[in-house]
Amino acid sequence: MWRRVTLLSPMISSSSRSQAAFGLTARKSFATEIINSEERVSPSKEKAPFITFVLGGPGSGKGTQCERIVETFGLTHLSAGDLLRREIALNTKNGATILNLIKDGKIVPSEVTVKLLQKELESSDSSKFLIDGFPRTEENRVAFERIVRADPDVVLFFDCPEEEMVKRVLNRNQGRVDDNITTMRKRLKIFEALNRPVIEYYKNKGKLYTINAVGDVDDIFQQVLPIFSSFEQLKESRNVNPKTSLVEN
Ligand SMILES: Nc1ncnc2c1ncn2[C@@H]1O[C@H](COP(=O)(O)OP(=O)(O)OP(=O)(O)O)[C@@H](O)[C@H]1O
Ligand SMILES: Nc1ccn([C@@H]2O[C@H](COP(=O)(O)O)[C@@H](O)[C@H]2O)c(=O)n1
Repeated sequence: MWRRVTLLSPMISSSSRSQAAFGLTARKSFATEIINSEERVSPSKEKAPFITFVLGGPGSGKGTQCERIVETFGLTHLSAGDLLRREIALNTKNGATILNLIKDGKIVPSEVTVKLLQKELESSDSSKFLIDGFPRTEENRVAFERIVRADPDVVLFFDCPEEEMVKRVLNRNQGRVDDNITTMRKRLKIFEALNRPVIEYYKNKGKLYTINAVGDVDDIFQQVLPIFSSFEQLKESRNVNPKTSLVEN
């Protein structure tokens, strides 16, 4: 998995901040980066990872669209909610606290969620990630920047009216402890109060892509397709039918 590589360039790359977070040697200054010095670098982590954050209210269809994005562009899907539910299922030391917070529609302390994401990012061979349901708050966002030391390339926001989100969540039928009207109302309030500022932050950074999340799943995905198609890093893994030149799925 790991191999030794020779660094040929003395330049500090723009991706060095992210690389440091991904287990690579931190580069302290220009002077310390010497031509022909050797570092341990994972072949899949020579470049900064391509990161997409997927935002939207509860039931807006984030997970559903993430499945389509994964099928088409081969990104690795990390759902913050799923990672937290896995802690509950595994009965880890944080499991009981996480369960109580999720039942109440509250946000789990950022340090816990970010560390779970960091573990997945570091142990993955992938260099392209879809981080679903994160960051939920400004505190989440800042903690990710501090701990993982990476920024998203793309932020998707699935924009859906509340009544549609309520209808979808109440029909979801997956046995989730938070898919009930009482918790749903709390989740919607928290979304408006805490997630909106994050959406606004990425809008101001020019990274936000807002998707109208009402309608047919396929039609919604048609809005997503051109966003990812424009990124060079994703082109080689795109599932394109060679006969028709159309994206499959
Ligand atoms: N465009 C759509 N039209 C109707 N139903 C949809 C649509 N997209 C997803 N759904 C359904 O709505 C429910 C919620 O979708 P999904 O789980 O993808 O949302 P989510 O944003 O990931 O939710 P959460 O944040 O609560 O995990 C699911 O039952 C899903 O099948
Ligand atoms: N960044 C996050 C993400 C989720 N949570 C908690 O999990 C619940 C379910 O999340 P989904 O993304 O699967 O809807 C959510 O309501 C929060 O309680 C979190 O704390 N932080």
